[in-house]
Formats: sequence, structure tokens, C-alpha cells
Amino acid sequence: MDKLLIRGGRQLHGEVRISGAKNAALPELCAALLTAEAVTLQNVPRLQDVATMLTLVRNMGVGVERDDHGTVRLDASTLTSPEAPYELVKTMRASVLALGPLLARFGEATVSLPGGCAIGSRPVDQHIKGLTAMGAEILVEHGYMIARLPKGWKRLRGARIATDMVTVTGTENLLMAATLAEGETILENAAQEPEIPDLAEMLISMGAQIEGHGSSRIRIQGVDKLHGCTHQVVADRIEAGTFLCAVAAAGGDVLLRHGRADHLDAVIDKLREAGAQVQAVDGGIRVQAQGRLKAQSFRTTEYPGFPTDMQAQFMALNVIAEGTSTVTETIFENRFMHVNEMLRLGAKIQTDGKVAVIEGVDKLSGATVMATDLRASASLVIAGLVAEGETLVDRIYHLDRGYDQMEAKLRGIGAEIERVK
Ligand SMILES: CC(=O)N[C@H]1[C@@H](OP(=O)(O)OP(=O)(O)OC[C@H]2O[C@@H](n3ccc(=O)[nH]c3=O)[C@H](O)[C@@H]2O)O[C@H](CO)[C@@H](O)[C@@H]1O
Ligand SMILES: C=C(OP(=O)(O)O)C(=O)O
Repeated sequence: MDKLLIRGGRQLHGEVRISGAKNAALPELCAALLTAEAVTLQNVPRLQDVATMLTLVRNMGVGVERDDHGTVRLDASTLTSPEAPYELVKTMRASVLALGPLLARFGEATVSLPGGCAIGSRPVDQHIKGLTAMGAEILVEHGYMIARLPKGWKRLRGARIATDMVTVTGTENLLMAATLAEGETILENAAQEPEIPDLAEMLISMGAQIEGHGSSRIRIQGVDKLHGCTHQVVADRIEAGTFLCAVAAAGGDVLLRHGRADHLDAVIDKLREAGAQVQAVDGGIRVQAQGRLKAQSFRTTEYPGFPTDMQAQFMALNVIAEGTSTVTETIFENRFMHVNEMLRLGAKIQTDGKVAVIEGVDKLSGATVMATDLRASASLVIAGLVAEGETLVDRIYHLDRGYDQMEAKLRGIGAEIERVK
């Protein structure tokens, strides 16, 4: 199993190219299922999750062509089997995003329930509730959601849907399903994460009629048919945020090319308060930091609040910052698994339910640590960059799910980091 070996203590200088967003690319690959015409996605990141999604759609009979420059061409005219089996869904929860498009276009879909995962139980009841409101009959049996239209129906029917909580993939599934439904759908309490307007723009370029994306109320007029398109995946704000924290923690001066500062307001505000200089510049984000920063308290919330997907990485910064900080995780019930690993590096952290109290220490000492989920892995890499001596991060298959060549990018800006077996 691959591991990352890091020798800490090097500042970071230079330029990093931010890849396309995992959390935009995955729903957008599923959006290609909505049409029989070819869809071309550009700026698709090289990630294990993308590979899994391509395997999933290939298994359904979709034609997939991928080049080495981030372009993926999908042809779902040949789709024969609208199914997402457990073996693939269990490794990637985003497979549930196939449900809405399949049901909307074919009137049937069988998708494995994703089940719990390391960061929380993550049910999909709101996806089911929304599609049911659009007329779908969904049976949950033997671990599968078996969805179909009522007898005699040709399409889903538009509905007004208010989800019980803000859900990102729930909004995306319902948005995609609504594009081909009969009549109008209104999604209330919709998620506003930048990946949603990016998906909506793609759907609009396929002929969908959508308004209000990027706000909490999305209005969709269903159309009979969608056509092919070419769409560029938006830059990954979480990858950019991770590099911002890495530079803030290790010190240095780095340009994040293609990074979108306007998608990272909550994180950038905290970094500035901590003492880092962060500027939106032409073509990206520039971050500069020197010396020990000041710890910052924050709580995770839905966009535009502080993202849960940045909680662990910012905590790595707080661990070696000056002062005591409080981090409150409000989205997922089990997203502090990096804490025990950070303790092995010398951090001082106490957790009580959804709150972690971090007393900044002036140094960390390298150790072997184990990655437990995607962003926990990234936080351990950041901690390793500042720890004295060697840190070995085990189980980095989690990292490979969602970061495009992280170690090569870090090496490019001066980190001593290598992948070992
Ligand atoms: C592929 C993708 O885009 N993943 C992101 C997406 O995950 P994902 O879309 O799975 O996360 P949600 O926004 O749906 O989850 C928010 C909260 O709602 C709960 N919930 C959600 C749906 C549902 O039917 N029932 C329910 O109870 C979840 O358990 C969680 O507590 O948004 C999360 C929150 O920003 C991010 O951490 C993930 O990186
Ligand atoms: C939790 C995450 O992803 P996923 O929803 O794909 O598990 C993440 O990107 O941090």
C-alpha cells in the first residue's frame, strides 16, 4: 500500500496549478447520462474517484474516451444497463448521483445504497424524498434503491421540493432529474456550493432551463430532451484551500494558478486573520506567510460558510499556531479522525462531540500516522510539512481519491515528499 514520506521544515515557493474540482466533475460525469448525444468535459482531474465514476458509467454501456490532458468524452447513446452496483458505490458515495439522471432519462434505475462512511452515516433519504415528490416509485430492497416511474408515465413530474437540510449531492441529483421532468420544479433550501452553479451551467448548455442556481431556490422548467455539450470543470476550491493552508503552515510564497479566491471567502478571511497574506491575482491566488501564525476558531457550515472539507487542513494550521482555538464541525458527526493522528505528531487537541479545542504548540515531531479519510489525509500531509524529522502518512489511497498528484505538486514548490511502497 502506498505511503507518503515527508521530511518537514521546508518553506514552499513557486507555482501550483489547481485542477478541476472533484465535486463538480463527479456530478457532471453523471449529467452526461441525461442525453444520447456526446458530452465533452474538460479540466477533469486525475483522481481515483473519477476513474471509479468512469468504470461505473462504462459498466452501464456508456462510451468513454479520455486523453492525457483532462478531456473526457462520454457517449451515453449506448447505455443499456441503468444500474450502479454495490462494489463501485461502496468506494465512492458520489455514485448515488447516477440515480436522478438515469431515472429521468430511462424511467428506471437501480442504485446501491451508499451506506455509512468514515466521516458519518450520510443517509440519502432526501434524494429519495425529492424524487418521490416528482412521482418516482422507489423501493429500498437488499441494499438497493430500485426506482421507476408509475405505470403509464413517460417522465418524472415537476414538484416543489424543500429538503429537510441543505444537501449538496441531494440538490444535484434533484436538479439533474428535474431537467427532463414534465413541468416546473422548484428546489427550496438548495445547496449553494460553487459546484452547483457549475453543474447548472453545464445543464443549461445541454438545453436545460434553470434559474436561481447559486441561490437557495432553484427553478427548473423541464424539457423533452437534452443535447450534447462541451463544458470546462470549475477549479477545485478545496484543493486550492488545502494548498493555502499548507503554505500558511510551512511559510513561503506560492501562486495557485486557476485558484478561485471568490469561492474561498470564509477560508481566506480566517487565513488573513491568522496573519497570512492572501490576494486574488490575475489567473489565481497568491499566498505569502512567514513565521508563526495566530490560531483561528471557526465552525463549519454550508456554503458560503466555512467548508467542512477544509476543517482538517485548517486544524493542522491551528495545531502549530500561536494561541488556543475552537473548531466546531456541524456537518458530519465523525469528522475528527485526524485528531488522534495529529496527537502522535505532538499536537494538543481535546475533542468533545462536535467541538475540538486546540492549544497551539511551537513544534511538531515527525511520526508514522494513518490517513482515515480524504481530507484527514491532507491535514496529515500539512502537519508533516511542518513537523521536525520524518513523517510517514500511511493509507494514502484516501488522498488519491480526491487530490490530483498532490505530492508532485508539493515537490514542485520545494517540499521534501515522496511516495513509497
Ligand atoms: C461528492 C460531493 O460533492 N461531496 C461533498 C458533498 O457530500 P454530500 O452531498 O454527501 O453531503 P450533504 O451536503 O448531502 O450532507 C450534508 C448533511 O446532510 C445529511 N444528509 C444529506 C442527504 C440526505 O439525504 N440526508 C441527510 O441526512 C448528511 O448526513 C450531512 O450531515 O457535500 C459535503 C458537504 O459540503 C462535502 O463534505 C462533500 O465533499
Ligand atoms: C467528503 C468528501 O467527499 P465525498 O463526498 O466524495 O466522500 C470530500 O471531498 O471531502
